[in-house]
Amino acid sequence: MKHVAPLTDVDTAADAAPAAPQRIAVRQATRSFVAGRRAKVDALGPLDLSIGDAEFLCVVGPSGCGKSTLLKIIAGLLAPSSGEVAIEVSGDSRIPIAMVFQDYGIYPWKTVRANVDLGLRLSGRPIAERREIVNDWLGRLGLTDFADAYPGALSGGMRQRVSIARALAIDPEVLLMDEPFAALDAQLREVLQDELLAIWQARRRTVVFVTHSLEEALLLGDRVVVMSARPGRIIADITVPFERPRSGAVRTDPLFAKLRGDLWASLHSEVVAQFDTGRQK
Ligand SMILES: Nc1ncnc2c1ncn2[C@@H]1O[C@H](COP(=O)(O)OP(=O)(O)OP(=O)(O)O)[C@@H](O)[C@H]1O
Repeated sequence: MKHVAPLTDVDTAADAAPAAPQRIAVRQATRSFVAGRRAKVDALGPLDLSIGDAEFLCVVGPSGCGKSTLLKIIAGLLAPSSGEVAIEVSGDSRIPIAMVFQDYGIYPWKTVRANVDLGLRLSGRPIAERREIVNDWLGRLGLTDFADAYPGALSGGMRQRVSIARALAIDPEVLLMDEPFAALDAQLREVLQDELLAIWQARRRTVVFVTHSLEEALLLGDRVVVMSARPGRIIADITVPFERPRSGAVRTDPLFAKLRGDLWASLHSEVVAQFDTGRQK
């Protein structure tokens, strides 16, 4: 695995901080699928990855390299074909892990309010407390006026906000986010990136965030890992040197552009390789 070190002319908070205790350990994980009459597809690995407690890890990689597969394996929604995943959770909450899916994963027959309340209800909180938390998240994500609407009446971006609100409302110890902002327009995406930064800085949960946007990864992450073409492995791992609390202003820092260039240098050949593999099929 290539390690891309942060630039030496930057005094990084990450350099000074003691290593965080490990929260998630993925060891030699692989995953294969049999898709219809096609031969076996090796989607992932072998992949090793350690994620520290309260770390915000961003994962980038070419389309189809196994990012969602990795996230689902961490979430326990998919079993690895080989290898293992260990997650430390406190045992204090009934739902320690929440996931925001690419395709929203919300229930069309439930109102916005009921969707956001779902995890809270399952976690057994009293109704008055749930109502307060739901109202808070509806407000933060600009959904208050749509609380009683059904998802069918919402735009894609609004549905995704419902999905994000539902995951954040339960205040999980580990938050897994699969391209949560991909369907949003550029302006709303920036607003929600800034909101997520503020939320994370206030609560410091462990986050694994998959994105195609290198800018988004550098803005949000403590670390960015780059995955290879399928079967996805980690080929680069960079520590993001921007201090916390961080704001959207880092987007204009010259170092931001430099790091984006470094990430793209790692990723470019993998995107081409993944594209060529797809073309040969
Ligand atoms: N349930 C499944 N059955 C068969 N093949 C699958 C299944 N899930 C994923 N795959 C295959 O595994 C590979 C990795 O898929 P995955 O969705 O994890 O990639 P990804 O990196 O998240 O892609 P994208 O960035 O386009 O969302 C792909 O070739 C995909 O077709």
